[in-house]
Amino acid sequence: MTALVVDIREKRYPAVGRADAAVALRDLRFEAASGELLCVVGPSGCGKTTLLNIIAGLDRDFSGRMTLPPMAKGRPAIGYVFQNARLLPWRTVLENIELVMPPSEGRRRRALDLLAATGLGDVAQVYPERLSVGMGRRVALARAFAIDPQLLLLDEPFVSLDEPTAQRLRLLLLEIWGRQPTTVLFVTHDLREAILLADRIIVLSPPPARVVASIPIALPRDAQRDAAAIEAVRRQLLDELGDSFGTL
Ligand SMILES: Nc1ncnc2c1ncn2[C@@H]1O[C@H](COP(=O)(O)OP(=O)(O)OP(=O)(O)O)[C@@H](O)[C@H]1O
Repeated sequence: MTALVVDIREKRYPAVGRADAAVALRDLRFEAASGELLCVVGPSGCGKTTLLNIIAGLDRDFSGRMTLPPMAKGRPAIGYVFQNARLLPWRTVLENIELVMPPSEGRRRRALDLLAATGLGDVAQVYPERLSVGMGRRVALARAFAIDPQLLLLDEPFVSLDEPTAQRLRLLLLEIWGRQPTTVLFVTHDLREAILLADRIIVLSPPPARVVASIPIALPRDAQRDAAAIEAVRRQLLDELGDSFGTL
């Protein structure tokens, strides 16, 4: 079943001050199937965040069409994990999670279960200022799954973390998603990260961004997605995509 249809004819940023008007996206079209983990990769500045903001409805100033999952009762259409965890500093970790959940008898239990699943059971009563950056991002992941969205958008959620922490969080994402499947759009400029996570990768061109490739990842999602297998797929993809994507 199709969960998302993106059909953007054009997204243009107007001229501001000395900056000229710029077309960020043009003729950018793709679909995501229900339950699919789709990674969106592209060079820095190509328009990935612009795309997510349009899908999230934060930016409506574009021409084209967007079809989102219909609202299911008690289940929001979209969750969004930003690069910055964006936790409320005056609320504890547990309160930050509970805040996004509709009131119910089981709310606290479910929030605590999610914190336990993300290895944060011990800091439930702690305020965000006491968390490391990696812990903050784990809370943001737990919070995103707490609302059980039909479509989860993640904008480079593990960027600028040290590699072991980023890898732990990628595996954590896969683990929670395995337990609580939802359609995921994961934006990254790291092709290795995309190959580890994705059912399918879509590759964006330099601006104005459009989809230049849609590549299913056939590796089984278990120990076989190890560094050597990922590197082999990455080299093959870069050969197919050509020199302009050498930095991915
Ligand atoms: N508010 C804005 N006003 C004008 N231009 C903008 C604005 N936001 C983004 N842009 C431009 O649109 C293009 C796409 O930006 P965007 O942030 O979506 O790219 P990105 O792929 O997410 O970048 P990065 O990989 O660096 O995070 C860039 O050229 C950027 O300069």
